[in-house]
Amino acid sequence: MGNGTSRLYSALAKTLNSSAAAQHPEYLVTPDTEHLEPIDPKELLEECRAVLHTRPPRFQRDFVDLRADGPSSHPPIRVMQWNILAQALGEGKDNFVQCPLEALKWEERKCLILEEILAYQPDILCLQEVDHYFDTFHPLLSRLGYQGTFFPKPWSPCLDVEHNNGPDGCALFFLQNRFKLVNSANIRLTAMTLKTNQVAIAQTLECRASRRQFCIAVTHLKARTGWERFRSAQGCDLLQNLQNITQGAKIPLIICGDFNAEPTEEVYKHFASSSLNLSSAYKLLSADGQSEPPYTTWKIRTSGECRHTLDYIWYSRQALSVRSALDLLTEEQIGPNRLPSFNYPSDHLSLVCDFSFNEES
Ligand SMILES: NC(=O)C1=CN([C@@H]2O[C@H](COP(=O)(O)OP(=O)(O)OC[C@H]3O[C@@H](n4cnc5c(N)ncnc54)[C@H](OP(=O)(O)O)[C@@H]3O)[C@@H](O)[C@H]2O)C=CC1
Ligand SMILES: [Mg+2]
Repeated sequence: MGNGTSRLYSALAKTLNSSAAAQHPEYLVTPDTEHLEPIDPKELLEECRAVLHTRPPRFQRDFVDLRADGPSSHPPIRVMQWNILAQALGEGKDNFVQCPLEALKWEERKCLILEEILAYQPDILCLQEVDHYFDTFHPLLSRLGYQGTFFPKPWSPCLDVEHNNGPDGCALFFLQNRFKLVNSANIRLTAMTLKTNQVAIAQTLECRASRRQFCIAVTHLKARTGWERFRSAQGCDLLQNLQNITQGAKIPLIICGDFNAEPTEEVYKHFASSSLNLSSAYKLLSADGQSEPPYTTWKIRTSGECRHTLDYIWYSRQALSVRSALDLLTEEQIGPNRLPSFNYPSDHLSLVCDFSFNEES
């Protein structure tokens, strides 16, 4: 083992353990990570693979080329959307009856999550159900060059779980060498004027290469059946906020989220027909370009099999084009026990797209 590797072992080990974070509310303050030295992504990936050596290998997923035009003058913007599954919910609330608790052990599961992020190296990372921001993702991703923001749910269900690691929430990371932060808003969503337990983060970024600005948002809407109207109201509130932030759709927009809503739901229809002129990127993977994927989450609970399309990447269709999208896992890869599993860390699949700006008219 070379020097680089042992340095990284200490990088992974240096992340606080769960019980320490739960006893002290460190998650309420942003730690000072300025003094931490950068990590080489390749070395961290090797490190994660070493921790995971007893597990089955990662699934292979390919990018599908969706380009309609020629090469663009600037590198694409790679965006990853992912509900990573809160550790406290996975172990204490979700009831994934076909997933052994051993597969959910944080010290290994965090390496599976990091491996997925490092494999695709997104420029922007939009996460939901993050309950290890301050002890894991913020310190490690900062050292990989990302600037991060976390907005916890006001009454996170994680807090009901014994030995929890603090509240879960949305997190947004972007590569500092590619973008400059222009504006940032943490939004507590309302439904019919009432404050809710769901949140969003919206940031305006400027591309350092092209000097073009765009807005990126991440959200996680209310879960469960029976809450369709509530989700719809939360979606309307988010759209209203984004209208204001984008100055009435003047600034191009990308919205990533676990909407907890199938495409048949009202909230989906609000987004598809909004005056913000949004399209859903993953529809482009279908043969006719009009259908969402058959699933973005697939798990087995006590109530039975739950296979749903709930996660989306919306984008301003006039200003942006999807150059490629990462294909989903096949049913065969997911396997009979579904997700999460020993080789995939969440019940939701990551969605990854490469965007480029259209020529300005
Ligand atoms: N202390 C207080 O005063 C209050 C406490 N609370 C707590 O918050 C909780 C509700 O929070 P809220 O944010 O509205 O919750 P949601 O209904 O949005 O669900 C929270 C999480 O549960 C997961 N989930 C969805 N379906 C199921 C299922 N069938 N079984 C287990 N988990 C599921 C969701 O995952 P996914 O999105 O992946 O489907 C989601 O991350 C309450 O249960 C309570 O614990 C709430 C208000 C006040
Ligand atoms: Mg969940």
